[in-house]
Amino acid sequence: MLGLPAGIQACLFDLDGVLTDTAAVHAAAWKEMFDEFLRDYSAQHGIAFVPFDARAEYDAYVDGKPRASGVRDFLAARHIVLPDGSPDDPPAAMTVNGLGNRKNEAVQRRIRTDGVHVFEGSRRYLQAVEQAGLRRAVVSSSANTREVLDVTGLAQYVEEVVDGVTIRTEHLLGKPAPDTFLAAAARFGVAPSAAAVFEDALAGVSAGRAGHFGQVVGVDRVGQAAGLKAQGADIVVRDLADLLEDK
Ligand SMILES: O=P(O)(O)OC[C@H]1O[C@@H](O)[C@H](O)[C@@H](O)[C@@H]1O
Repeated sequence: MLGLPAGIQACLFDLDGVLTDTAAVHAAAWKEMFDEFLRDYSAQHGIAFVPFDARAEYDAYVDGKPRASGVRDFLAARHIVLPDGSPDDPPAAMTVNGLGNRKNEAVQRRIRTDGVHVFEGSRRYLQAVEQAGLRRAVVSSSANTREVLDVTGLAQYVEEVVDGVTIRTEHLLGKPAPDTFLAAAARFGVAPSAAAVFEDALAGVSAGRAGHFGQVVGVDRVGQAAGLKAQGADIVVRDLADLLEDK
């Protein structure tokens, strides 16, 4: 009925791009921040300005990872090294954390002015999972997870949240490490083999595979089904409603 193997007791959902259409919001905010930074950096260093590719570079280096890892991994791909700085660096600081905070201002402005779109198939799937009596957690790298769950009304379906704030306070490794998903399963007292992971990001699917979860469902919103499969997704769907029998 839920399109999952027998024995699954808990569902661990990524947020951005799986439940809500916020992966696109994040990608746009990253582009706004990185393009501004790259324009300044290339002028200062006398090199050509090459804009951030909000599809290829976002998917490969940023999507699904904690904020600072996204900054660091993208800069490394462009052979740019900045000091880490500290989490409370101002948005104008030329540090990994400063750039991350600048991006966070952009993402929060977009969430608050444009609102957040919930994928209707995901809302229906969450309701079906609840009715079937399975446990439900959201596992996201985003420190904005609680705000998004609140403004969309999705919070009512979710029993546990492991997010960007949890990563900081509990010193967890972010995706592609499996630790955030493992922490969510542990909160339910459910073995990884009895939990399903739902992910749209390459780093997130890798995390699900590395944690040996019972089922890793890749959610392909942007035409990267082959990449999700290559990272180890057991199945790939275009929408969570595709898993429901009565679509
Ligand atoms: O900057 P935030 O809101 O803490 O989110 C961190 C990351 O969270 C992930 O869920 C998104 O896929 C990324 O795009 C985002 O960068």
